[in-house]
Amino acid sequence: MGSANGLASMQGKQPLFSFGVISDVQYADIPDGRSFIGVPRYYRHSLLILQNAVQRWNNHQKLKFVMNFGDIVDGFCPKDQSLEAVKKVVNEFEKFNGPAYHMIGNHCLYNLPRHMLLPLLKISSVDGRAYYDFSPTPEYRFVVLDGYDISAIGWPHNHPNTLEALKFLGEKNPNTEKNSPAGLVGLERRFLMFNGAVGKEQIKWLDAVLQDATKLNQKVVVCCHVPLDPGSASPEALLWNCNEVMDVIHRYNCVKVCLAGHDHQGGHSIDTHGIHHRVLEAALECPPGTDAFGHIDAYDDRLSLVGTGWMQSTDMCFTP
Ligand SMILES: Nc1ccn([C@@H]2O[C@H](COP(=O)(O)OP(=O)(O)OC[C@H](O)CO)[C@@H](O)[C@H]2O)c(=O)n1
Repeated sequence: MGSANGLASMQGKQPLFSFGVISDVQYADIPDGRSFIGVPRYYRHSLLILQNAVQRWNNHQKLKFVMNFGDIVDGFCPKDQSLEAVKKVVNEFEKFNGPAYHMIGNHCLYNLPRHMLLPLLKISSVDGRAYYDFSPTPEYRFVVLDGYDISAIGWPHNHPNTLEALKFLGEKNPNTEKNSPAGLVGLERRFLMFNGAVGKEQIKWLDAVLQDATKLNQKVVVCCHVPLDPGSASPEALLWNCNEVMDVIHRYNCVKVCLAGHDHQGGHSIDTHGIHHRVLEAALECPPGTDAFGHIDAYDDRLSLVGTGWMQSTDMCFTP
């Protein structure tokens, strides 16, 4: 269980700003079930967790924004209920007294195509791409990556990104069922249909944002539904081209923390360049009466995650 007593709060220093976090709500108005590997999933209860989170975030009174790490509605949601279910979850986020930033996950895309999903999540996009950045204070920049840019889900069947993803999966995963990692070894096990990649244009954009952030002396927090570091998540949960994305990130010193969802049990690692990777515990798999959400206090030299329930508190210290 998480503790509210992070190192930073014990030292009594005021954060530069704070923000709320939650991941993998995967709401559906269906009875409880299990994941493919048998972990219990509480599809209705997860909405109650979000409601608790919003209440706690509002009571805190000093949160500048909240971040949803994707998968707001589960793939088992009956498809004639997808739109209403997405609206219902978005409506809960809108009860927060401030902006909510969303990112897309595989389960979002099982429910709605991008052209319907992105306006509901208020992700402005001219061509269906879902990556963006924002700067909550002059010292910090948040980069939200679209981990399903190259993906076999969410784009129209004949879209170049779908075709590129299918070709890639065909080359990397010999199984007929492309969600199955059978026979794949080690990090190859990430080549599954429920993952995706950051495309070439997005890589160029990321490079330009990091260059600009470096010029402005900003600390960068990279957010993506799909984890980027093998130390923080199981191989089956990683972004297809996590190594390519990390190569770009490692060219700069500005990225301090990468945050993700998708791998429901959560995780934390510090990579070879001292960057923290924190994968957030899923709301969906919290048994009734328990929670998983939190808020992060941002300081000059650390992010301090104050977790509630199954979300572990984590101090992520770095060189300013
Ligand atoms: N070995 C597997 C695992 C999953 N599937 C099928 O793939 C779809 C998505 O799986 P799901 O567990 O629901 O995906 P999440 O995004 O909730 O979780 C991601 C993982 O935790 C990352 O490790 C679903 O249709 C499964 O049945 C599969 O066929 N084979």
